[in-house]
Amino acid sequence: MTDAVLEIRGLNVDYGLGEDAVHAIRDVDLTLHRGEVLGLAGESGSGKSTLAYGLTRLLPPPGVITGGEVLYHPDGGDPVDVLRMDHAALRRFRWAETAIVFQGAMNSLNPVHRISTQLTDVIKAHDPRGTSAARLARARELLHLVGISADRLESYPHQLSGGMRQRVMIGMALALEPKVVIMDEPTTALDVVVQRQILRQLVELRERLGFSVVFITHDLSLLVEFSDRIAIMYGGRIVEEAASADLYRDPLHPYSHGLLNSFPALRGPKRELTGIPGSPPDLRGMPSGCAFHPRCPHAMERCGVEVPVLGVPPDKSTTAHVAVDQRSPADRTVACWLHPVHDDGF
Ligand SMILES: Nc1ncnc2c1ncn2[C@@H]1O[C@H](COP(=O)(O)OP(=O)(O)OP(=O)(O)O)[C@@H](O)[C@H]1O
Repeated sequence: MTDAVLEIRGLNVDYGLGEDAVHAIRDVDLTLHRGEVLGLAGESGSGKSTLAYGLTRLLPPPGVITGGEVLYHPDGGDPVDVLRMDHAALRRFRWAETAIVFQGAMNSLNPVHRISTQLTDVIKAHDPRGTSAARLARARELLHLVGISADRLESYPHQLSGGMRQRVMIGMALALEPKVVIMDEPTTALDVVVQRQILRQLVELRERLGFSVVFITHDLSLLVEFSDRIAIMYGGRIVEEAASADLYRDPLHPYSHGLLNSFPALRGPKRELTGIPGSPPDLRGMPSGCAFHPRCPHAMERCGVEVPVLGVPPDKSTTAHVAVDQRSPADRTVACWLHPVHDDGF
């Protein structure tokens, strides 16, 4: 697709080496389109954070990328594979092109420095030529962007609420006008009302500033509300991907269905909360076939034998082309034997 900003192709990530390795990410294909909010959901341990760390090459050891590519499409430039960038290019990519807000980020502000210092340090690290007055003006502007009044610039982190600290982190992430913002459970530690305020503001900023967002959470109801598209992960694989409204209205994978029924929705028709029986798979002893089959109410014999291919079911395609790099954001994909797909060779 020409409007892709990030294309993950065949990504595989292991923890550990050799026989002891566990496969945390398996053959993940995922496209982030320009200007969209892509939500990534799945229970704890499904591989969401590993995917985020992997695609930015920030995997802590013993994490190893064992295959695949992550193509970044700069504005007007040729795509570059993040996994093959040299150190200098990677450093620039990480802040200037992509910014990341990780779990518990609000606790990573330095307690002994004022907010102004922490914001201007980020700006200075990437543009040492600017004046300190210009940097301070930019810091003020960033706080304003995330809804904090400029008189908080001289505060220390402990003088701000959790929600404000998280907003500061988001402001810091936006400091260099990145094209892609990755957020891993950025608001989980906050109460529901503050979470929603922050996310609403982020979506509004995305429209104004034109960046794309990968938003990771286990709370699917949040994603339904704030994302354009949603990818569902299970046991290190993407098992379904669809526009939020389609996924909410008509989840195809029984796991997506179970996840949707595990969280109360704020809007729309009420669903009965049933949850999903059983627990997520242990990566050291993954079930054969579809990893979800032991918990699946619709499991058939085939499900315990063959891994279903992720693809566009024939009745859900908007185009004749369903190959991975020709899909439209409106296409939906699923990996489930209830919805067999034509193997398109990708
Ligand atoms: N350092 C590590 N060594 C071995 N296995 C790991 C390591 N870090 C993560 N894993 C395993 O990789 C799998 C994916 O973990 P990951 O943190 O990416 O999942 P997640 O979906 O982000 O979960 P959460 O929502 O709890 O953060 C898990 O099964 C986890 O046990």
